[in-house]
Amino acid sequence: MTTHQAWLDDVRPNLYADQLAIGFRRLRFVRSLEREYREHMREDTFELRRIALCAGVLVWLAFAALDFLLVASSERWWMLAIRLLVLGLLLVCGLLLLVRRQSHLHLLTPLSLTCIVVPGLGAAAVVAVGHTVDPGYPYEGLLLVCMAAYFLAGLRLSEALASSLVVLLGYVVFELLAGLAIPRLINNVLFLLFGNLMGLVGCYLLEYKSREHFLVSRLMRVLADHDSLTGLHNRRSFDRQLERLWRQAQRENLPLALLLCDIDHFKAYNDHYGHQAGDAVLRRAGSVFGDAARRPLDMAVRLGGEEFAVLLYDITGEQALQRAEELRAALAGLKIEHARSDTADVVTLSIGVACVTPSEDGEFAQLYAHADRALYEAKAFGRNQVVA
Ligand SMILES: Nc1nc2c(ncn2[C@@H]2O[C@H](COP(=O)(O)OP(=O)(O)OP(=O)(O)O)[C@@H](O)[C@H]2O)c(=O)[nH]1
Repeated sequence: MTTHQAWLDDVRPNLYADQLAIGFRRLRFVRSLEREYREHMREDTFELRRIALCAGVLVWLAFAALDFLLVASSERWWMLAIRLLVLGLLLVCGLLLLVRRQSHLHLLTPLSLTCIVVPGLGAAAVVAVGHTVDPGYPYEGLLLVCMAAYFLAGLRLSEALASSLVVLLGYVVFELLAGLAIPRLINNVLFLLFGNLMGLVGCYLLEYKSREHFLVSRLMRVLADHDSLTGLHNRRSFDRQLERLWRQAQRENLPLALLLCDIDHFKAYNDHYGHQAGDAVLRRAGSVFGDAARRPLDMAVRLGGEEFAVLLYDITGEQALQRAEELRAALAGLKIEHARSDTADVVTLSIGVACVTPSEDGEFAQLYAHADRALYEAKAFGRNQVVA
């Protein structure tokens, strides 16, 4: 880790920060992150691939027209036939790409590879046929295909390299079959190899930066949405999730529960044991809350200070009360001594519970207000209890 990355220690352990710290020179992340990155890139490069394909078809047509100017003999009909075959395949791939469907997303990489390899081999065959008539027929168009593989097709470096090598190999085979003079073939292959080398370096740097950007932006999102002391979601993240879940509950006609929790006599705890000991209590409480929100749509939040919340989706009022009671018992069960509490000799929790199935015209603020009133009552009735 370089010195300018030392800040990463402050946010570890974290999947993104860990990967940034250990590096990714071979352009590969740990398995779960790698999957996430590839999914992200599929989405991110979708538009680029479509535009590149349209541009590629136009360039292909332009070169087909050029063949008629460059080659006067009957071989040009062979060249046209190859170009039409490739064009047909490109159009089929284009149709699949233009109709953007979720089901097509997994086809994106195979389609992109096809859109490189097929025109690449097609161009190699056209060039070889052209060389049977005129050894000076331009072969540099093959380089364009390889550049498209490195920079336009949304491929990763390994995929771009593999497809370019297939094209290069196909070119050598076609030229040998067509009988191009060996010194000329060596010259052409060397030119294409050096061109590929440049593409390789550029593509490596691009993918490296893209991966770095992915990790940093995901890390920033995690930091912006989480509380640094407990690792739980923060209020901003909670507000967003509450609104989203409220709408989902409205659509699906399912109940949503909010448990508003407040540690009792926390000021007295801080005053007696010190702020750092208070922080340690908040961290331990945080892991208890985290354990209470295990299902994908549930969420545990530190709202601020010693206030926490647990949002539970698709749960009955009775179940929500039971979960709140378990939560209260779990915190008390930590048996954190609290000599200055008027309620118990350990740190305790008051919880206000609200559970509603949102009506069509209901507002999510109702859920919060209800839970807040219940929490107020839990405090007023003597703390260390659950009120619904
Ligand atoms: N250690 C620590 N204390 C914090 C943090 N954030 C807020 N606090 C303290 O939490 C205390 C909250 O005090 P109050 O709002 O009076 O609540 P309380 O003492 O728990 O009283 P009740 O809620 O009525 O039982 C304050 O002393 C804050 O300074 C934090 O991040 N770390």
